[in-house]
Amino acid sequence: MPSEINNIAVFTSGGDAPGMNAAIRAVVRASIFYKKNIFGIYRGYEGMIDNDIVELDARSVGNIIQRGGTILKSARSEEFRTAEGRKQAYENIKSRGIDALVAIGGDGTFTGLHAFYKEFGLPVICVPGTIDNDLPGTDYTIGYDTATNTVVDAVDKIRDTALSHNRLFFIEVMGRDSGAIAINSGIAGGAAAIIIPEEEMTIDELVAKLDKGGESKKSSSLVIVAEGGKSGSAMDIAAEVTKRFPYYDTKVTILGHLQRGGAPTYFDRVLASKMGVYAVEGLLDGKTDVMVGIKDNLTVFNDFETIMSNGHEIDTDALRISKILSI
Ligand SMILES: Nc1ncnc2c1ncn2[C@@H]1O[C@H](COP(=O)(O)OP(=O)(O)OP(=O)(O)O)[C@@H](O)[C@H]1O
Ligand SMILES: O=P(O)(O)OC[C@H]1O[C@](O)(CO)[C@@H](O)[C@@H]1O
Ligand SMILES: [Mg+2]
Repeated sequence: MPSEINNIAVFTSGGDAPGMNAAIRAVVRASIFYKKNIFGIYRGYEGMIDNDIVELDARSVGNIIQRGGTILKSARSEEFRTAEGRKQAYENIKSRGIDALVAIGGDGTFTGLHAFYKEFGLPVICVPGTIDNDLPGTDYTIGYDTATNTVVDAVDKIRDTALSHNRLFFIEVMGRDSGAIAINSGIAGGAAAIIIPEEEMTIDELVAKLDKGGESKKSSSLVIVAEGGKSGSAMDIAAEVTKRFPYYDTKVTILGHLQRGGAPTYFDRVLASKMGVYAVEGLLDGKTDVMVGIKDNLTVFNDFETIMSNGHEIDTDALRISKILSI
């Protein structure tokens, strides 16, 4: 029988994602609903190591459900990767009487929390908050829907100018190791080709595809390139295409961090609200070292080892559809 949990702490870590605030709100309010004390740790593992921790109440999270970013701030912490850093973090957590942690972040955050759990045995639970949608065990991660909608909006605008000038645009989107944003914004934005980290496309293959479009009177084309692809960045690919196929008038747009900002969509707000409540309920139900997920509309708790050993999957059917439709 796990010992009773009375003091829960929540933090956000890794790249911020729209909807993290809605998740914080849900964790805080669910904790209070179940009559637990709730703390916020600032700047993820950095704040855990620096003892940057405050007690929260229901009003601390008022008026944030609609806001992008994270009120708790986020960080990537090199120190937490070391055993000494994690020990310091544990000392601070213990001195505050905190007896359970809710992490909102991505795969790296969960890897760190798993190490922390194995070392100190404190109950921990993970809420998937990352625009990358690269976590098995859930159909969607918090922030992915908003980020993809932001990309589609940008792609639509670029299409207007591409069409006016008969140009070939390379649009680079985020997703260090994940093609999820690229694939679905590519379908929604009507891209001529999509280049993702998980599948190689040579310059020759790309140009053969674009030439085919040209033969059938396509006057402009948009290519979505996920950062971290095997053929290089959008800049590298555009430079290579221009060098070898000068008849293309190429331009590059790197969407960058604008994809991480902005108000979360209704979808991300609801997803975050559900996951935040499920995380607290899971903890109070004795679950630990697991990630909450929603798969086929069902709440699931997957243990961390299973999540990480599966690696992330790409939506091969979406990729197939994009190829059929981009002729
Ligand atoms: N192997 C590890 N051991 C200990 N801590 C880790 C480990 N991997 C990651 N972390 C911690 O988790 C933090 C966040 O990880 P990372 O930067 O990979 O982002 P993430 O959680 O995957 O989110 P996103 O991919 O959306 O940016 C790291 O800065 C580090 O402090
Ligand atoms: O904001 P940073 O630290 O440069 O990280 C950028 C990375 O974070 C993410 O936005 C989320 O993991 C990736 O898609 C991107 O590669
Ligand atoms: Mg990650």
